[in-house]
Amino acid sequence: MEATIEVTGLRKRFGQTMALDGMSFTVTPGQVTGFVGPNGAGKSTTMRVILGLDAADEGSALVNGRPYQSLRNPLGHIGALLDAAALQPSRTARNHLLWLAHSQGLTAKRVDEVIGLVGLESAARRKAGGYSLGMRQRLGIAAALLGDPPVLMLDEPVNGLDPEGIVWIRGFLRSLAAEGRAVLVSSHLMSELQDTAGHLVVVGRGRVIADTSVAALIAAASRDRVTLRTPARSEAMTVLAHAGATVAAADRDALTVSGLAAADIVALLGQNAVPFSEVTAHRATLEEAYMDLTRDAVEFRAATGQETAR
Ligand SMILES: Nc1ncnc2c1ncn2[C@@H]1O[C@H](COP(=O)(O)OP(=O)(O)OP(=O)(O)O)[C@@H](O)[C@H]1O
Repeated sequence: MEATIEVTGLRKRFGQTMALDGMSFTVTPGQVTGFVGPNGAGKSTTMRVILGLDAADEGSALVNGRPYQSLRNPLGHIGALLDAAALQPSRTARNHLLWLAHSQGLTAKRVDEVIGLVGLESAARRKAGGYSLGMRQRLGIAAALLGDPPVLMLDEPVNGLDPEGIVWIRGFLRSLAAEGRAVLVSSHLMSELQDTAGHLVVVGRGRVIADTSVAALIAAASRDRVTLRTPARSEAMTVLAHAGATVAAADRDALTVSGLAAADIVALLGQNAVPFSEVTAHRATLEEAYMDLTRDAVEFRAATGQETAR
């Protein structure tokens, strides 16, 4: 069976809060899957349930077809980075990794390999307590890679990194996926996953809102809107509406047209001698597509600071 994470119908309540409300998705090998949603959407809780750190009220979470607790050699199945701050500050990075490795029957040679993979050679014998956030993230990723697992899961690994760290982590995650691993990466910002994830599981209020490729999400959000710039707005409106398009004024010399492809608009305007200076098919950004999807799912509204009704 191919290495994956399979989450089915997870429900989890914390007091009044329904943290997970039927969460279901599968992470497939060979690509980075972005796990994206607003704060409080249930991403960390899902990851904790996958690792057996929280128990779900209902549903199942499987790693390579089995519950995490029943894996005999868990580090060899899945590597996870949930909280880069969770380390012993007085221990050197290398000793931290040695301690983890020995607990799982892994060698010091493997420790030095993963230190090299994440580029921490020169700092490995320094105390982890003095590490920057970026270095802690690298150390957390090194720990996740110790058992050379086919599945990796990282909770907000980009959070707080400087631009150089962000570029490094994006490239590194892509290279891990290119080796055939299943990589699940969470973020509350779509922009952090742009250029990294090929597939997206978009979540809000404890459930999946969209499970789609990046390309399909952008295509759906772009729909068929075309911007037309013309000095003859009313003639253009008449011609295009007559051809069945929906036309709305955008600004003084611009119209937004839907229902006709850009090429058809150009042809119609030409046939009817309507002058124009620009016809642009609209391509939504990933951020716009994400905002569209999650508009109703944000836990707190910036404008009012009130929690939205659940
Ligand atoms: N231990 C807990 N006790 C009480 N409520 C919790 C607990 N853990 C999570 N929650 C609540 O469950 C909901 C989901 O939280 P979770 O941390 O999984 O979301 P998230 O998508 O990871 O958000 P963020 O991006 O802020 O980390 C939130 O409303 C959160 O306040």
